[in-house]
Amino acid sequence: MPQGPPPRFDPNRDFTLLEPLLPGDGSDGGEAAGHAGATEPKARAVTPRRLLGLAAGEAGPLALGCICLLVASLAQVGVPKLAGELIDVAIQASGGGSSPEEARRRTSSILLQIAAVVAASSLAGGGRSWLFQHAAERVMCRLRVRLFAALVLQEVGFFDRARTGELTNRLAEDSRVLRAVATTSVASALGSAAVMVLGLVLMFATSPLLTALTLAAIPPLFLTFWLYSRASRPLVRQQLAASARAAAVAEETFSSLRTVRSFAKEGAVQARYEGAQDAALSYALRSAALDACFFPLAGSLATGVVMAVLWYGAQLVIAGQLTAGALSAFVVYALFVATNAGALLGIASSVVQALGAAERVFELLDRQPRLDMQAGTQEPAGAPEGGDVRLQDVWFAYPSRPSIWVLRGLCLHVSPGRHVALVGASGGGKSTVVALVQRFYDPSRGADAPAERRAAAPHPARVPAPTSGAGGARTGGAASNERLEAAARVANAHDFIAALPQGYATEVGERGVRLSGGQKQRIAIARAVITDPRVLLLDEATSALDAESEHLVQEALERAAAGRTVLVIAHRLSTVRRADSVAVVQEGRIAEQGTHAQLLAAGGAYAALVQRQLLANEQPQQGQQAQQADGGVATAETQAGAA
Ligand SMILES: Nc1ncnc2c1ncn2[C@@H]1O[C@H](COP(=O)(O)OP(=O)(O)OP(=O)(O)O)[C@@H](O)[C@H]1O
Repeated sequence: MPQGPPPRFDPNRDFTLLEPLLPGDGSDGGEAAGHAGATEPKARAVTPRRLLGLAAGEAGPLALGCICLLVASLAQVGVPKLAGELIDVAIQASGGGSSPEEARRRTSSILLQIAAVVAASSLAGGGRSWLFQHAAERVMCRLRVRLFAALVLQEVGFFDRARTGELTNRLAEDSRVLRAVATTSVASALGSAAVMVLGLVLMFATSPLLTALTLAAIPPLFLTFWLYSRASRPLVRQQLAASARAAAVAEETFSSLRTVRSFAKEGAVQARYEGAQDAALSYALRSAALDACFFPLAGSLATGVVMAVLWYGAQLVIAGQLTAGALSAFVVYALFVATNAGALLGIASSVVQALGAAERVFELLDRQPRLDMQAGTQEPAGAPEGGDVRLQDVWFAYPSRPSIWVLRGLCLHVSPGRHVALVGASGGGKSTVVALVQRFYDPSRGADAPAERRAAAPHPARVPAPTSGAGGARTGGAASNERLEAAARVANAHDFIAALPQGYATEVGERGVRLSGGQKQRIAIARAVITDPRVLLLDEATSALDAESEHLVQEALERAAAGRTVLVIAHRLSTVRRADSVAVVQEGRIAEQGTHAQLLAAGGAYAALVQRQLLANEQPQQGQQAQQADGGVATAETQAGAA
C-alpha cells in the first residue's frame, strides 16, 4: 500500500487561479489547494487586445458609435470657433468696421450655424450613447453567461473552497467593470482624445505662442492628477474589499439565519457587519478627503493657467496680433484640452483598476475543471461497467484540505445488483466514498475509470440525507411529465405532490413551500430514480419520522433499490441486516467486510460498532432496553436503507 507523503500546497503551482477567490480566513492555513499531483494551469495574461476581444461581436455598432463620436467631437470644437467669429463681427461693427445691418445679418447667420452644429452634436452624441450602451449591455450579457457556464462546470472541490458570495459578486461586479472598460471607457477615451487633438490643432492655428504657454502648464496638472490617482486607487480598492466583506457577512448570515437565531448570535453578526461597514466608511471618507483636496487644487491650477493665457492674450490683442474673438475661442479650446486630458488620465487609471477585475474573470473563464465536465452526469469513479462499483487502492484528500488523507488505500467492490451498507464511526470517510463514486471528486491516487467509458453510462443517483435534502429546486425538472409522475409514484410522493396547489410546478426550498422531513426524502428518492440509474447511493436519514411517514419512505426505498446496485451509508441495524454485504469504513479504509452475521460472529470492529452505535439507534424506537448504548447517539432514525 503506498504511503505517499501528504500532498502539499504550493501556492505558485497549485492555485494561482484560485487565490483571489479564497476568503483568506486563515482557518486552514490558506491550504486551499487541489489534491496531490493536481496542477492548475497558469492564467493567460490579460492583454488589452483580449480585453477588447470581448467586444468583438459588437464591431458594427461600435464602429458606427465611433463615427458618431467623431462627429460629436468635431461639432463640440466647432462651437467656440463660431462663437469667436460672432464676437469679432460684433466688435468690428461697434468699432465702425462694418455697417450694423451687415453685422446683424452675419451674426444671425453665425447663430444659425451654431444651432446646426449643436443639433448635429446632440444627434451624434445621442447615437453614440445608444450604440455604445447597446454594445455594452450585450457584451456584459454574453460575458456573464460565459462566466456562469465556466463556473457551473467546475468540479465540486472548487466550490468547497470558493465562497458563494464571492462568485456571485464576480459574476455581477467584475463583469460590470469589464463592460465599462471594453466599451464605454474606450468610447470616452476615443472621444476625449479626438477633442484634445482637435482642440490642440485649433489652438495652434489660432496662436502658436499662446499654445506653447498653455502646454507648459500641462505637466504640473498631469503630475497632480497622477499623485491623486496613486493615492486614491488603494483607498478605492480597500473600500471595495471592505464592502465585499460586509456583503459576505450579510449573505452568510441570511443563508444560515436559523443557526444564527438558535445560538442567539444576532449581536455577533451585527458587530461583524458593522465592523466591515465601518472599515468601508473610513476608506470612503479618506477618499472623500482626498477628492476635497485634489479637485480645488486642480481647479485653481487650471484657472491660473487660463488667467495667464488671458493676460498674455490680452497683450497680444492690445498689440493687434490677435482678435478678441480668437482669444475667447482659444481660451475655450484650452479648457477643452485640459478637461479632456484629465478625463483621459481618469480613464487610464480606471482601465488599470479594471485589469485586475479582468484578470479574475479570465482566470475563471480559462480555468479547466480538475475533473471532467458534468461529473454528476457521468459514470462514477468506481463504476467502469454498468452497475459495477469498484474502488481500487483509492487515496483521497479533499482539495480544500490537501494535507489530510481522508481515504487511505481504500478498496471496495460492489457487483451489479448487490446492496452494500457502509458503516463506521463519524468522520471515517463514508460520505467521501459516496462522493467519489458519485464523481464529485477524483481520487488523488488509485483506480479510476477511463474517461471514454464514463461518458457512456448514466450517473449514479443519490438519495441524500434529508438535512441536505430536496430543497432549492422545482419538484419537476427536465423530465417528461409521465416519467416524473412514474418516479413520484415509485417514491410514494405522487399523492402529496398532486395535493399541493401547484402540483408538480410547486417550487420547494428557500422561497417555496416547506416540505416535511419525510416528504423531502420521498422527493429525493423520486429525483434519484427518475433517470433510472444503475447505481443508487443512499444516505440514510438521521432524523426521526413518525411511523406512517417512515413506512412510506421505507417502501419507496425498497422499490427504488430493486434491481439496482446500491451503496447505502447506514445508521440503522435493520438497514445493514438487509444488505448483501456490510463494509466498515474506518480511518479511510475498509476495515472489515462481510454479511451482518459474519461480521458479528467475527467480533471485530463491526461487532463493537453494532454494540455502540447501531443498537443505540434501534432501541428507543423499538422500546427495547438500550443494552449497550453509550448514549452518544440520538433518537431512532428513519430507516432509509436499501432493501
Ligand atoms: N468537503 C470537505 N472538505 C474537506 N474535508 C472534508 C470534506 N468533507 C468531509 N471532510 C473530512 O473528511 C473526513 C471524512 O468525512 P466523511 O464525511 O466522509 O465521514 P463520514 O464517515 O461520512 O462521517 P459521518 O458519519 O459523520 O457523516 C472528515 O475528517 C471530514 O472532516
